[in-house]
Amino acid sequence: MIRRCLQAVRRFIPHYHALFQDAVSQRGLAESPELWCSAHRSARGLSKMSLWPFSVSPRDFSQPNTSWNAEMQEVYDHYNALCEVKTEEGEKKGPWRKLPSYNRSLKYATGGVYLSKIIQSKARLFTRNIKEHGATFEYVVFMNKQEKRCVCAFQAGHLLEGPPGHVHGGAIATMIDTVTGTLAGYLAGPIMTANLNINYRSPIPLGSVVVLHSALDRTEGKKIFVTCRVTSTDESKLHTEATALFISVNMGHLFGT
Ligand SMILES: CCCCCCCCCCCC(=O)SCCNC(=O)CCNC(=O)[C@H](O)C(C)(C)COP(=O)(O)OP(=O)(O)OC[C@H]1O[C@@H](n2cnc3c(N)ncnc32)[C@H](O)[C@@H]1OP(=O)(O)O
Repeated sequence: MIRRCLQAVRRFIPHYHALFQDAVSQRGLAESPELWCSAHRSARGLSKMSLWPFSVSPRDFSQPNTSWNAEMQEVYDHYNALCEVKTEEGEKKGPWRKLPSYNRSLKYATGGVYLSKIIQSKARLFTRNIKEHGATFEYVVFMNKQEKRCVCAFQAGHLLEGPPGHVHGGAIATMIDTVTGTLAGYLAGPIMTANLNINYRSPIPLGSVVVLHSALDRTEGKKIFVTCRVTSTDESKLHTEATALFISVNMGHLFGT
């Protein structure tokens, strides 16, 4: 029955696969941080989505799943509790906000004239492109806009091996770029990484949980300077330190126009 419906949809709605992806991305964008709001407005063709008859919930990759170990869950529970604060009047918003995380940022960001339609439709966010829970980057970001900082609980999966039994330096750099970039984008709108400076202090065991603490250092015109420390969950061990420079860009830069 369901298959027949899908076949009918395929027949009557051309490019249904692309539309399906659009529906997923559209919902994701609507719930994404302010970072992408201006992009949302600028993106071409989003009005097409009102034609889509079904509601589709995108997967929020930053929700707890069965691959998370107790330590990962503990950090999540700690910051999640700070998102809702209980007062005498009842519950109110706390200083922290958990950011949802989807596997596509902007459906219509073509990245220039060179990308084929196939690449555009298949493109996925690097850190969220594996369906198997726990295999690569399991992470969740909590943002504190008031204090201009965020924390990220990161559980490094078995496919991220570099030195035997430890996390690849490139995977650590990816997480640092992601977390510092998320903070810069949240505070300043569309940005691109101009410089990442990383000091690896102690290796991160594969499968372990670490916390990335990122904070705004300063802004100078369109330059946004951000710091990042990667530590054990109790902060007793320093694994990595980094500084990052982001540049505010207009949407044309991201869209390759
Ligand atoms: C929902 C899903 C969410 C998902 C959320 C996930 C978030 C992930 C975020 C990941 C972000 C990325 O990885 S982005 C991908 C990696 N990055 C890139 O590919 C960027 C490639 N580079 C560029 O496109 C460009 O060079 C830019 C945009 C960075 C800068 O170009 P521009 O805009 O023309 O800037 P420009 O005028 O040259 O310079 C402006 C000022 O910055 C300084 N400046 C520029 N570059 C540098 C530099 N490398 N190091 C030092 N300083 C620099 C200049 O000296 C100048 O200073 P002064 O004279 O004003 O003092």
